Amino acid sequence: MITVAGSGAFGTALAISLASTGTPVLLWARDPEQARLMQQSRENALRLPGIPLPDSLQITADIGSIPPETPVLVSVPMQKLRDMLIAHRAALSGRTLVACCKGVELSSGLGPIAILSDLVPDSIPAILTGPSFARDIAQGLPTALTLACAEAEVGKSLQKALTTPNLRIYRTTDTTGAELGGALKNVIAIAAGAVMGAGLGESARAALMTRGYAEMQRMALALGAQPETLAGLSGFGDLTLTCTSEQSRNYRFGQSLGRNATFDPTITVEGAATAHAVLTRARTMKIDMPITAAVVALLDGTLKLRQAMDMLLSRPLKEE
Ligand SMILES: NC(=O)C1=CN([C@@H]2O[C@H](COP(=O)(O)OP(=O)(O)OC[C@H]3O[C@@H](n4cnc5c(N)ncnc54)[C@H](O)[C@@H]3O)[C@@H](O)[C@H]2O)C=CC1
Ligand SMILES: O=C(CO)COP(=O)(O)O
Repeated sequence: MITVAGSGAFGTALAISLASTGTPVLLWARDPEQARLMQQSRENALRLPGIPLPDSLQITADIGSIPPETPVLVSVPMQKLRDMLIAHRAALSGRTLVACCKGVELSSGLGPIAILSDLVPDSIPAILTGPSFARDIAQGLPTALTLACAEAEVGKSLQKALTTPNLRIYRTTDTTGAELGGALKNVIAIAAGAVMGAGLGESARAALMTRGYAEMQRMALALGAQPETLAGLSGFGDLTLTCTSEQSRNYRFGQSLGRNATFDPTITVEGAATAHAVLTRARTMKIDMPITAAVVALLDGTLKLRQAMDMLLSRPLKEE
């Protein structure tokens, strides 16, 4: 039995994919009414309308019903992870917990692995990340993800348990690289969306993605990540997907900034809070992150897009 805790788009998609092979999967939703509706209609009409839930997928709003010692995929937005773990620590303790979120916590500057370790110290923390849209996974389209766990044997068994015919899992022990790749690419995706929204062109976006990748590497390597992880699915792979697709909420949010348009505040946009958290960390560590700084200035309204671009373009000339 595998449990997914959190019934948003990504949690539901993972649960559907895993259950599509006949594996028993339990999906926990915090809202009993949503759980009841999903169980009754056999669909998550809120987040993944039109995609049926396989028979071996059961829904519950009772987190206490998760069988002991089985792994749990924790799929809530980054800025909600702490509250969720505090509220349900007892039910989640003593097992492998796989974070399925991308970001850095604003209040602490920590990523999901550190938060899992702090709040549920008797768990084995892991992270599942990489280029994948929830709807693609739920529809059974081919997808590849990175599973990172510092305990190599646990990582191997998770890799086996989470692989399905359409979901290919690569593994690493570099949790720092995996979580930072997923977090930082969302900030660059906001910038890429803003450039495209403002009509600055695909050449500008390619430049931004490349320099954004350099910036991601500077921060991640300084924090101990391995360069191969950044060059893999969770870094370069996810950067490419998120900066080039309107399926991405971070990208669409960036487009709306570039167009000076409004954006639905209820939509999860991980890169916004993460940009602030990363910039604070970068300043403390004296790491140059001009694109992240430009995104923060855009978000705070201290610069308009054209001014942010001028700021990036007028930096001192240097070697690549
Ligand atoms: N949607 C996608 O295509 C993908 C999302 N992700 C990541 O997955 C994470 C979750 O994103 P989505 O599922 O898309 O978000 P979502 O906005 O679709 O759903 C968030 C879910 O979290 C639940 N939630 C919020 N606070 C909670 C709390 N305190 N306790 C319990 N549940 C709580 C909400 O009820 C909702 O069901 C994000 O970090 C995102 O970056 C990763 C890959 C793909
Ligand atoms: O992480 C994702 C793709 O890998 C999903 O991106 P968004 O959160 O921007 O929709």
